[in-house]
Amino acid sequence: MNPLVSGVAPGPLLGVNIDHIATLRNARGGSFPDPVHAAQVAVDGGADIITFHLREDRRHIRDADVQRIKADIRVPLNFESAVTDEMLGIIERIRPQMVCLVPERRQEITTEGGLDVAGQLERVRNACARLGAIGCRVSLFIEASPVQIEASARAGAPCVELHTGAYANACEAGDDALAQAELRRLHAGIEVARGLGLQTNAGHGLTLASTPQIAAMGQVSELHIGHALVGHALFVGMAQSVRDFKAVIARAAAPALTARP
Ligand SMILES: CC(=O)[C@@H](O)[C@H](O)COP(=O)(O)O
Ligand SMILES: NCC(=O)COP(=O)(O)O
Repeated sequence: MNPLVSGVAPGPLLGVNIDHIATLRNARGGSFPDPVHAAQVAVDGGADIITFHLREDRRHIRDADVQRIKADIRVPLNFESAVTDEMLGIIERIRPQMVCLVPERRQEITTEGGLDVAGQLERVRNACARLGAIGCRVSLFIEASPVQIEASARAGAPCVELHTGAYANACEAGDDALAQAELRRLHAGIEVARGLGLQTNAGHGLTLASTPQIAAMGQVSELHIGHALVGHALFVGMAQSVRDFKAVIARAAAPALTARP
């Protein structure tokens, strides 16, 4: 049974981001591979949540995908979007269980930094109120910065998703010292969030190799992983890729779980 239903999770839940199935589908302008079918296979493989980022430029996930995901997928949906009236209007029509508000810049290759909540507090607060009013659990995709975490609490968000991109990139580059420094920064952010009563999730750039140290932190509730999981799926299949990520998460989280009072 899905731990979101049973309430019993062996460590962080896994949100599978299906954006890059749509990247491959859009490469030829056709309908294959179908991101919604991939989402179902991911759920069959054990995905706890399906995450997708409807970008303003629709470079991967498209509006029709969102409609079909909502109709066909039976696990909680985590709708990632920019803080714009267009996107909030779409979310109000789709009514996903979860929304993650992220920064967007057309020129970016991928999400670069975290959302600047402190610099636009009223705008984010209004978005949180609008989404909370329709029952969405709102998370804010931010850097592990005390200023941004405290602003997220002031904005009324119950949850933050800490951007793990700098840590993941350091792992990719084999820079252990930087990776450890980023882990310390993330851990400090988790402590600040916990002190403010915020749920902490994490994501961006995580791979099979870099996921364990995030999963082992003990206070991370959800990991949202896409690019590397989809890449791994090209070689082992989507269901097995999900099982592989779930296995490394459970293995890494076990000591923290047994250490809990
Ligand atoms: C917010 C986040 O980290 C993911 O949604 C990431 O943006 C994946 O999508 P892109 O590869 O389009 O950035
Ligand atoms: N919010 C992170 C996410 O959804 C997946 O990011 P990535 O693993 O595709 O970099």
